[in-house]
Amino acid sequence: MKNTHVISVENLTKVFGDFFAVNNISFHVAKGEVFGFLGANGAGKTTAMKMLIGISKPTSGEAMVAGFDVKTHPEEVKKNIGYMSQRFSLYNDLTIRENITFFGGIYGLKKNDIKKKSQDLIDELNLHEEADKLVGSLPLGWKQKVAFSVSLLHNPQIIFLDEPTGGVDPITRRQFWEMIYREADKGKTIFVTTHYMDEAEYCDRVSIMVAGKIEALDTPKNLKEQYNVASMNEVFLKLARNLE
Ligand SMILES: Nc1ncnc2c1ncn2[C@@H]1O[C@H](COP(=O)(O)OP(=O)(O)OP(=O)(O)O)[C@@H](O)[C@H]1O
Repeated sequence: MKNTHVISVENLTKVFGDFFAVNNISFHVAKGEVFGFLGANGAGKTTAMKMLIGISKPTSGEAMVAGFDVKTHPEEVKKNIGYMSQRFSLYNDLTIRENITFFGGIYGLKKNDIKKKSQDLIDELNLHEEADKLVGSLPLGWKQKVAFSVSLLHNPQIIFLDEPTGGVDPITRRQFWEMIYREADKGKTIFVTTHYMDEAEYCDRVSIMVAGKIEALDTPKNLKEQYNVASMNEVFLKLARNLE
C-alpha cells in the first residue's frame, strides 16, 4: 500500500518583498507516488520546488522531505533526493561515461560502484554505441534520459523533475515516462512539473497551482469528474480562466 508520506507540506509560504510567490500551500505525497505539480508560468512551482529540495528557505510553514525538515536539515534532504531541472544538462564536452563518472564522484560513490552503475545505466538505456561519444552530440531527448539516470546514481528516495521533457519530441517523452514508471515501481517517489497536459494524465495525482496557491489536487480522473470535462487540459484551462 502506498501510505507512507515522504513529502509533507504544511502552510508553506515564500515571500519576495511583499509578493507571495508561494502562498500557504499544504499537501502530502506518498512513497512510490508519481505526483504532478502543475501551474501556468509564474504560478510558483519552481519556487515551491526550491524550498522542497533544500536550496531556498521558506518564509513560513513547514516541509518534511525524505524524513528531514527542509528548514533545519537541508543538507540531509539533498542527500536523499535526486533533482533534474529542465535546464540541467550534462557536460556537453564529456562523454556519457565520463559524465556518469564525474557525477558519481560528486555524489560520493566509490570507484567500483561508479563503474558498475555506469555499465547498468548504459545497458538499461541501450547506449553501448553512444557511451563514449560526447554528450553534446546527442539529441536533447537522449541527454534528458541520461540526465534522469544520473540523478538516480546515489539511489535517492525521491526524484524532483522540473519540466524534464520540455522541448523533447513525443516519442522520446513517452520513453522518458516509461523510465519514470519503472522508478516508481521500484518504490521511488516522483515529483514532476510539466506543461504537457498528456503527461498530467500519467500522474497518480496532480496538484494545480494558480498564483501561488494550490487550487486543485486529486487524481486526474477525479479532477476531470469534478470539473466535468474530458481532459486534464480542460481542467487546467478552467482553473486558469477562473483567475481572470
Ligand atoms: N528570487 C526571486 N525574487 C523575486 N521574485 C521571484 C524570485 N523567484 C521567483 N520570483 C517570482 O515568483 C513568481 C513565481 O515564479 P516561479 O519561477 O516559481 O514560477 P513557475 O510556476 O515555476 O513558472 P515557470 O513555469 O515559468 O517556471 C514569479 O512571478 C517570479 O517572477
